[in-house]
Amino acid sequence: MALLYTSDPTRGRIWRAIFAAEAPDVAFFDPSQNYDPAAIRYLAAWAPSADLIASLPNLEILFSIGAGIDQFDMGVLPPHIRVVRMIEPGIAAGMVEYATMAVLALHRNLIDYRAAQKDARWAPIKLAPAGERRVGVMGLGNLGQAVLQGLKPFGFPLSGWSRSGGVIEGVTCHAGEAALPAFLGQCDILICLLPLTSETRGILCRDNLSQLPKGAAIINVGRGPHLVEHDLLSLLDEAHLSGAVLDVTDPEPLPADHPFWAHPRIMLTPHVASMTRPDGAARALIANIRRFAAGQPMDGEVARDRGY
Ligand SMILES: O=C(O)C(=O)CO
Repeated sequence: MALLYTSDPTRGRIWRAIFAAEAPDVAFFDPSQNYDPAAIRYLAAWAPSADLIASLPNLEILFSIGAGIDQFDMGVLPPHIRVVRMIEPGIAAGMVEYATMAVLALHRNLIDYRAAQKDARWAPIKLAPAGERRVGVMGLGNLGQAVLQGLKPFGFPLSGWSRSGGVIEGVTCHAGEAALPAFLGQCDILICLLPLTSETRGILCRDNLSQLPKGAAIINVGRGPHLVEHDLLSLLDEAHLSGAVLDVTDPEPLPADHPFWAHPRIMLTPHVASMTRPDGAARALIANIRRFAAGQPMDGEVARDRGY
């Protein structure tokens, strides 16, 4: 039983040490070593090439080293290979930190104060209580739920939306396309944490964003292609939206001449909201290998036809 790990070598050393200590029965290889391709049953990778996949005749599971799996080319992955996204506590902790920071920055008018500081302008804005700032999360998976839990102590009225909905204590949950307008109509701050699929690509478009209340702001921590850039720019320029915090763009890195860089109402970060932590990831992967061996469902297994 062998695993091939093809990501960052420095982090790979931590993975290797954890596998040696906690799963010595799983041989751990990286591409710098000689390995028998026929022995590899598990591949842990970010975006494996078609050639690599084709070289592993007995591959059973492709584990993403990140939360997303949209970077995989499903077309080159034989249908019997199972796909698992990474669910580990470090990714969720990072996302909670970032989303909380972004919500608070928008709630406390940081975009305006940044501009005022540039002009040496002392311009206080009346404080809105958190109880009057409605925050909604699109995507109620592991990360969406963690972000909602993290926001609870501030007292924002919270809501969530996803294809299939959910029940989260203290959160008004909406399910499916028909419920989207009602959900959007009551989000002063909208956070996108959806997986990127053919159904969610472009979901942050004029039709949907214009249903947010006037003056609302958005946070995109999903994927760049969720957002229709031109629609965001025009809704900001028309003052229907008051701001955007974007951690993801399309493409990445964002070209230096892209209008997002200089837009006064956009705050940009370079896809750093959260990052897989190697110790948590190695342990999450070992736990999934054990579940798989015991015939149990794996945590984060993707329904390949659904794309998440
Ligand atoms: O984990 C992911 O999918 C990422 O976006 C990495 O930052």
